[in-house]
Parts: sequence; structure tokens; C-alpha cells
Amino acid sequence: MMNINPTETNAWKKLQLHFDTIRDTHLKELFKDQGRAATFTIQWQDFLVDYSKNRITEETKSLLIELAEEVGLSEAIASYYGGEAINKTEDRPVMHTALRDFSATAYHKEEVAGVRNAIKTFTKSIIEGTHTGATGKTITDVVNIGIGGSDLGPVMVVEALQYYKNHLTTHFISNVDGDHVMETIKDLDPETTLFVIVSKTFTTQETLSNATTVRAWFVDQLGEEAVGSHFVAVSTNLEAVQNFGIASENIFPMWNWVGGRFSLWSSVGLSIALAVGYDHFEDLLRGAQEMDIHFKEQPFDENIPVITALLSVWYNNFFGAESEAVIPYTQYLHRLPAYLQQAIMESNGKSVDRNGNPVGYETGNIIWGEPGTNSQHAFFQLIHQGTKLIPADFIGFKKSLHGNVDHHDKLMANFFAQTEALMNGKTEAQVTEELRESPLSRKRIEQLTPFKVFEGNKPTTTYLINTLSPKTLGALVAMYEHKIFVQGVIWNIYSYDQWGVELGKQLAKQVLRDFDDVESSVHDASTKQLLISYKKA
Ligand SMILES: O=P(O)(O)OC[C@H]1O[C@H](O)[C@H](O)[C@@H](O)[C@@H]1O
Repeated sequence: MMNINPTETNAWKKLQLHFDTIRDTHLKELFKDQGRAATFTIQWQDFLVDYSKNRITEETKSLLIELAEEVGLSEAIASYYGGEAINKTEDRPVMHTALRDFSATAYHKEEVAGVRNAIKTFTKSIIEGTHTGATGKTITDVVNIGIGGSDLGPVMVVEALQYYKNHLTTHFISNVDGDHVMETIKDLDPETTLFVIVSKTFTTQETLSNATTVRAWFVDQLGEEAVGSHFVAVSTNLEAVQNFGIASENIFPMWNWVGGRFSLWSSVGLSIALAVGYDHFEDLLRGAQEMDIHFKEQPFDENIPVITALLSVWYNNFFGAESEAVIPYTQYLHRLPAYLQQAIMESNGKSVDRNGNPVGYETGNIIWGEPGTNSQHAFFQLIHQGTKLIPADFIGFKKSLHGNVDHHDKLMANFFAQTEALMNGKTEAQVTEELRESPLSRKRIEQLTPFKVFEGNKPTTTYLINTLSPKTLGALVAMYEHKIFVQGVIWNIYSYDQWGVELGKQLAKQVLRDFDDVESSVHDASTKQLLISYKKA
């Protein structure tokens, strides 16, 4: 890793000058070049990534690639794939790619294959009913208890692959909110339920509290001796799991070289494999592996994660765009934005560079989104006519899974229409002409026109994918993972730690202790007033 301040590179300086020449250019203008769509499209396997509706020219693209080269992206990729401890503040390598590397030269090959086999055997026994509950009944429900990376990945994928699901009903408990726990377990039959406790560290307050409550509820009904048939855990901290009362044969290990928010490919994905079967889980991994190979081998100008990361830097650091929207046009991906919020914002929400100095430029963007078309009827107003520039990823599929062409055409008509509308907008002349056909008076038309004008020039990147399958989903998620990596390299920050989560955790522990005597606790006046009011209730 070269630890270069991006703003001090030659490419950055050139980009700044270039930006001044292009900042006001309208996309409509750029589209006068008929070849533009083909120039700025990458066709890869089942993916067509059309990034032509972005505010770039070929010069922008080559300067951005120059930036990537100048900060040493190729060397960084080699360190990432080479298992170097690139997560320096935690002194760990970042090796989620090893979890889906089926090649002969894969890192940690045997350990990984061993755990994969354990997942395969166990999930098969649950799905086929050979592993029964303590009273001999087959398992019908699976409850994943975990938070952050131990929840968001599994829940996002299980929702995304609902079409491929088997008979097991999957539930997720994450929040330490007791109401969340009770609402989930209230109708469950302990005799037919399997609990999967997922915590990389096995020290997370939320997960341990939830697991303790659920375990007590369970033991109350079926007794301590039944625990072994109904509780399994996923963790790196085998000792803590055993202390919690889960036998070693019921623990699926994971490793410190896998970050929590990149761990769905490990045994953290046990609930996924239970929900859709091991073969689909493996397909998910294989899809991710294909993207890993693409990212590692493709030249930057044809490399999806590299290009999309550079576009994101372009908007974030030159246009001053603060956020990015992710709009999947499939209900199955309704948890993708939430998943990406952790993956992206926990990784790149950093303000200290790799030399330990404050960064003097913007880093991690704010990620948000909801599925289309719902989002169109909710927040698209602001994207179309608000004052903020919000680059958006549009993710759509050529075929629906249930095959209802009528619905799919309507869904996708919106998908295409929105990116076109965001790009072109609507001019004053167009609005006036349209209003002239209405019975409105001339005066009224004049009054209304400014409100109906769309400036356009709103950038979007379109991912048009054949179908939503375990494989394409794996590739899509891996694409975002590598995009995060590229951005971290350019911004010269450490993307794989998350110290920013600690302070709140520490304080919550203190506040919990202070609940015993809020009057004499030491807090600022606002917090103290709130604590007193809370305890009086
Ligand atoms: O899996 P666990 O150790 O329970 O951690 C769960 C979550 O805890 C913290 O919030 C971290 O910031 C997350 O990255 C992690 O995914």
C-alpha cells in the first residue's frame, strides 16, 4: 500500500482543472455522441453495466484511471488478494475472497473447505429432517440471532433468494429490543425450532442478551438437555460460545481474517444455506468468485468495481455529492440498501488517513435506497427536482422469476423511464408546449411552468442483469465489496476497521450501570435530565 494523499497526485490536479470544464455540461449534450452508450458500457457475463448516463467524458475516465494508478491501486489489489495484513489498525489480512475461492491455490483452502463441508452436512440434515429436535420432531423454523454483519448479510440474501427457498421458515432477531425478540418467538414452537447464534466476537451485547433470553425461554419449556439439538453458534470465539452453553460440535467456526460486514460467505451464511440449501449457497459463493476474478484480472477501464468506485469518487470529491442511492427494481432486494449501508458506511466512514492524519477531503458517502417503484412514489421528487446531486445505481433484471411478463414490463418500463427522465429532465419550452394543450389560461401556464421544469443532468448507473439467481447475487454483492476497497485505496483510509462503533457501546454500558442511581450519575445536563425522566416512568 502506498499511502498517498490523493489530492496531492498529478491526476487529482488534472481532474480539478478538467472538472471546471465539465461541471456545467449537460448529459444531453454529451449524448450527442451516438457512440457514447457503447463506449461507457461493460458487458460481463450476465451483467450489462451501462455507466454512460454519468457526467463524464473519455478524458474524465482516463484521468480517474490515472488517479487509480498513481495511488497504487494495482499494488493494493495484489496485497488484498495476497493475504497481507492490509487491515493495519487491527493487524489482520482481509480475506473474504478466500471464502469463495474454489481454486487449487486458495488461501486457507483446507480450513475453508472443512467448514463448508460442515455447513453442507448440517444443513442437509436439517432440511431433510434427519436431524430432529429433542422430542423427535423435524425442524420447521430457523431463527438467526445476530446483529450488524452477523445479521444484515444473511437477512439480505435470504430475502433476495426467497424464490429459491425451501420449506424452512427463517426468522431474524437482531435488535436488543425485547419487543423484537418476543414478537419473533411468541408463535414459535421450541420443539421444531433451530436457533443459530451468530457473533464473530461473541461479546456483542445485543446478540448475547437476545440469545440468553431465547435460551431461557427455550429451557423453560423443553429443559436444559434439549439445548444441544436446537442451538448452534457461529463464532471465532469458541471458548465464549462453550461458556454460553453450546457444545463444541455445535459451533461453526469463522476467522479473524474475515470482517463482520464481509462475512456472509463464511459460516455466518449458515442461515442462508439452511433457507435455500447448500447448493444454492455454493452458487452464491461461485458467483462472487467470478466477480473476484474479474476485479483482479480486468484492466481498469473494463473493470466494473474500479469504474464504479471511480465514478463515486468523481461525484463525492469533485461534484460535492454527499450521498448515493441504490434502487433495486425487484422487491427481493429490499434489504440490499440496508446491507450496503453497513458494508459501505462502516468501511469508508473514516476521517483519518493511513498515516494517522486528518484527511483534508471527503471520504465515505451516505448510502440509502429502497426498491423501485416504491421509491419513485416516496423520495424521487427530491432526486428529480431537489437541490442535491444524488448519483443513483439502478439495478434491474431482464426476466422476473415468476414469469409474469405484464408486471415485469411495467416494472422495467419504470426502471428505464426513470434513468432517462433523470438524465434529460424537461425544459421550459417542453413544459409550456405541453401546458398549451391544456385548457389553462396563458397566465396560469406562465405561473406553473417553473414548477414543472426538470433540470435533468442527474447521473445514474444501470445494472441490467439477466435474472436474480444465487450466482448473479453473489457477483453483485462482491462487486460492491470491491468498489468499497477501491474507494478506500483512493481515499488513503483503512476500510476494514470500525473504531467509530466503540464509543457508543462503551457509553451504553456506563449508562446501564447508572440506571441504578441516576441522581448521582455524572452526565451532561441534557443526558441527566433524560435519564431521570426515563427512570421515573
Ligand atoms: O458478529 P459480532 O462480533 O457480534 O459483531 C456484530 C457487529 O458488531 C459491531 O457493530 C461491528 O461494528 C460490526 O462490524 C459487527 O458486524
